[in-house]
Amino acid sequence: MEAIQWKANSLYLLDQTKLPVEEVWLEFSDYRAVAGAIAAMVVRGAPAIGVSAAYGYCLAAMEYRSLSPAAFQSNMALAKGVLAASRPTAVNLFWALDRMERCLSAHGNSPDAVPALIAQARAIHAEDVEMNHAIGAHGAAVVPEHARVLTHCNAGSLATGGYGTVLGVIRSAFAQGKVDMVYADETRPLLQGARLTAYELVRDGIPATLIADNMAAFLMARGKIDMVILGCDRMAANGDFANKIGTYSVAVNAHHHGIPFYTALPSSTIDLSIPDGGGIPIEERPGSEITHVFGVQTAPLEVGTYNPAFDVTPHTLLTGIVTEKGVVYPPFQENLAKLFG
Ligand SMILES: CSC[C@H]1O[C@H](OP(=O)(O)O)[C@H](O)[C@@H]1O
Repeated sequence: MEAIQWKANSLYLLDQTKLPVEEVWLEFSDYRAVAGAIAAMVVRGAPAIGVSAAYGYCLAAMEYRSLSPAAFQSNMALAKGVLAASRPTAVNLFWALDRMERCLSAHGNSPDAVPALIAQARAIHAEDVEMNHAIGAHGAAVVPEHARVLTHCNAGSLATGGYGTVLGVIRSAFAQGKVDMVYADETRPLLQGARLTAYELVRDGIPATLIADNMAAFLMARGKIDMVILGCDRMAANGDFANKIGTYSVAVNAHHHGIPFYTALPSSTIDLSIPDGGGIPIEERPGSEITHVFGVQTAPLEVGTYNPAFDVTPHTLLTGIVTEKGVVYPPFQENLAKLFG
């Protein structure tokens, strides 16, 4: 399964707001529309956002290639800003755009750099898939036999360039016969778990049970969960990390019940420039996502709302960090610096 395709110099995105009911592919030839698609979560998930923005940067270069070198360069800087403003938390967005900008600079900031930029974006896409398979292999090693795994939100093929981080681990462990059940939190308010993770697991024939977010602790209390593994949108230098809202609650409950708690992420999600989780920008989204469920009103419009898209989990609640270079254990700051510094 894939959510992103580059074909005939256009970007195609699977519209994830329509899943699981409809599989609708949208074509993009304007980088502004790509930024809008990221903001509207047509495409979402930290690595997928980075890959999409890289292709959006190519669309900008194609739009501006007939300008003078000076005008081309200034408009490309503006385009990078438009793409970077789409969502604030996933560091992959900025990591990918910086790589694209360095590629352009390495080619003299010239309008002739379009083919090189497309090659760079394709490389970012392919590298992400390779990293996910490596994450899957390293992560499968920490999955116990007959594992009953809890996950939150979606960190699968739909959140990445393909194969997935968390679902990459689950796919690899399932292929080794080690997964008996995956419990997927529906993940309010936008239901990425119900709509996307359940969709991916069912398509792959991996046993899945969908639960409401408020049921996870009771499953843990009844001894039904052997490990938790979930995604990451930005990890600070000390291992504190931002992930979908609700992650912190899952972490606290897992800690209380002595259940191993992992996050899985590629190195493009690690931000060593931020010392701890306090420095991670947390996106706040419209209150209508709380007062409505996909257009159906479920609360009075006059009520106040609070809708952070992510929360921050302290590294002290982590058992390990599954990366493409291996599983990182405490002391996280020291070991992350050794592997990624
Ligand atoms: C592999 S990153 C997946 C990560 O991104 C999700 O957030 P969103 O759906 O808002 O982009 C969620 O935090 C997942 O864990």
